[in-house]
Amino acid sequence: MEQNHFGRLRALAHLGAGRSAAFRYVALAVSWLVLWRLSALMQYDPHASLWFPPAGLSLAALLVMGWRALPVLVPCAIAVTFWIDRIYGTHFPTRELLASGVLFATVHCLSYGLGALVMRRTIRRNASPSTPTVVTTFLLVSALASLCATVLGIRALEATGMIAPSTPSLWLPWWIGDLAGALVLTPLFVGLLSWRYPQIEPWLGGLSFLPQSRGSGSYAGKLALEILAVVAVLAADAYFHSPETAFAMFFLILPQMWVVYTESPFRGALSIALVSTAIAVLVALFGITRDALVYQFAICVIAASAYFGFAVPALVAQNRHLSELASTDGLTGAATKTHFFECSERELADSRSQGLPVSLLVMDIDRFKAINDGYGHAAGDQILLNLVRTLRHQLRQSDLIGRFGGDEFMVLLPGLALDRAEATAERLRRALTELRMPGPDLGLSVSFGVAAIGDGESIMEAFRRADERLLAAKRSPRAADETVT
Ligand SMILES: Nc1nc2c(ncn2[C@@H]2O[C@H](COP(=O)(O)OP(=O)(O)OP(=O)(O)O)[C@@H](O)[C@H]2O)c(=O)[nH]1
Repeated sequence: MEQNHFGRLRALAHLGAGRSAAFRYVALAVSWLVLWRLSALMQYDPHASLWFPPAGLSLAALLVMGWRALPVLVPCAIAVTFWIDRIYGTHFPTRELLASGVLFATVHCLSYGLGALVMRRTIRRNASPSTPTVVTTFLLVSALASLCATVLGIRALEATGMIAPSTPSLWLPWWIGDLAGALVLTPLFVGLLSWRYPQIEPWLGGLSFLPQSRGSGSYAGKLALEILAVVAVLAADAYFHSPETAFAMFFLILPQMWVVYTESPFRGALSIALVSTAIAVLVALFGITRDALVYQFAICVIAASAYFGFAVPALVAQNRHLSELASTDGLTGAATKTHFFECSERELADSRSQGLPVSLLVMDIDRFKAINDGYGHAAGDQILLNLVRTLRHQLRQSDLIGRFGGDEFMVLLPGLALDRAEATAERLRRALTELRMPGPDLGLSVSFGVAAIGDGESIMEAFRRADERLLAAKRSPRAADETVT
C-alpha cells in the first residue's frame, strides 16, 4: 500500500518535472518568436533591423542549456523564414522557403552555438574567472558570432534567391543589429535562465545574477532618468531633423555607468536592456531611421562599456575583503600588528594635536602553553576569543585592541595618562580572572606592561618600554605563583 502511494508520488513528480521542462521549451520558443516579430517591426531596410534581439536569446540559451536549446531554436528559425515571406508578400514556393529556412537555422545556430562553445570552454578553463575575463570573452564571442551569422546568413539568402546577390550595404546594419541584440540581451537572458539552471553561476566569475534584496526605489528612479534622457535625445533628433543630435545618445553612458557601479549585475543588465529597447522602439516610432546606424552603434558602445563597469563593484568588494583579512586577526577579530601600529600612529597624532595623553598596554597570558597542552588548541582558541570579547566589553569604543601574535595582545588607550592606564590594566586583569575556563580549578592569569607615550616618543619606543615592564611582571612572584595546571 505504502509502496503504491510512493510509486504514485514518483510518477506525479516525473510528470511535473516533464511538464516544467516542456514549459521551459515552449516559453523559450514563444519568447524567441515574439522578439523576432518585435525586431521585424523595427526594420529600416529589408533584412536590416535596428537590432536583432533573438540573437541575444539564442546565444544565452546555447550558453546556459548547451545544444539542448537546438530543438527550440532550429524550428523557430525555420518558422520565421515563412513569416518573412508573408510579411514581405513575396510568395516564394514552399520548397524554396523550407530550404532557405533550414539554411538560415543552420547558419544562425552554428554561429551562436560555436560562439557559446568557445565562451564556455574559455571560461571553464579558468578556475575562478575574473569579471574582466568573462566580459572580454563575451564581447569577442558576440562580435565574431554575429559577424559569422551575418556573412553566412547573407550568403544563405543569396543562395536560395531570397535576396539579390551582392547587396553590399546590407552586411554592416545586419551585423551591428545582431551584435546589438547579442550584447544587450544575452547577459539579461543568462541572468533569467540561470535561476532555472543554477549550474551557470560558478563560471560567471564575479558576475552573480542572483537577485539581491537591495531597495528598488532608487533603482526605479535611475531607470526613469535614463528613459527620460533617451526620449529627450530622440525627440530633439525628430524635431530638429539634424543627424548630429543622434550622437548625444552616447552621453547615456554616464547614467548607465552610475547604475552599473551602484546596483547588482542583474539590475545593470536589465537597465542596459530597457534603455536599448527604449532606443530601438522610439527610433521606429518617431520614424528617425535615417540615423539608425548611429543609434545601433550607441547601443553597442554603451552596453560594451557598461559590462566592463561590472568589474568595479566586484573589485571593490574583493578589495574590502582583502583589506579586512590584512587588518583583522582571523581568530579574535583584534587588529593585526601592522594595522594596530598604523591606526595607533594616527590616533597618537590626533590626541597630541588636542593635547591629550595616550597610553599603551601590552599583555600576555601566563602559562598559556600549559592550557593548550592540557586541554587542546580548540580550548586555547576559545580562551583567546573570550579574552578579546572581555576586553571589548571592558574598554571604550575609542580604545584599540591588537594581537601581537600568539597569546600577546596590546591596547592603545587614547586620553589616558599612566595612572589611569594602570588602573585600567588592573580592572582588566580582575575581569579576566572571571573568564570561564576549561578546567574546574583553572583561573586565567594575565600579565600586563603599561607605558604612557611620552612627548616626541614613537609608538614603537613606548611599546618597547611596555614590553620590558611586561617581562618584569612575568618574572615577578605573583605571575609565577598563579599556575594554571
Ligand atoms: N590555541 C592557540 N594557541 C596559540 C595560538 N598562537 C600561539 N599559541 C600557543 O601559545 C603558546 C604560547 O606559549 P609561550 O610563548 O611559551 O607562553 P606561555 O606558555 O603563556 O608562557 P609565559 O608567557 O611565559 O607564561 C604556545 O603553545 C603556542 O602554540 C593560537 O592562535 N591558538
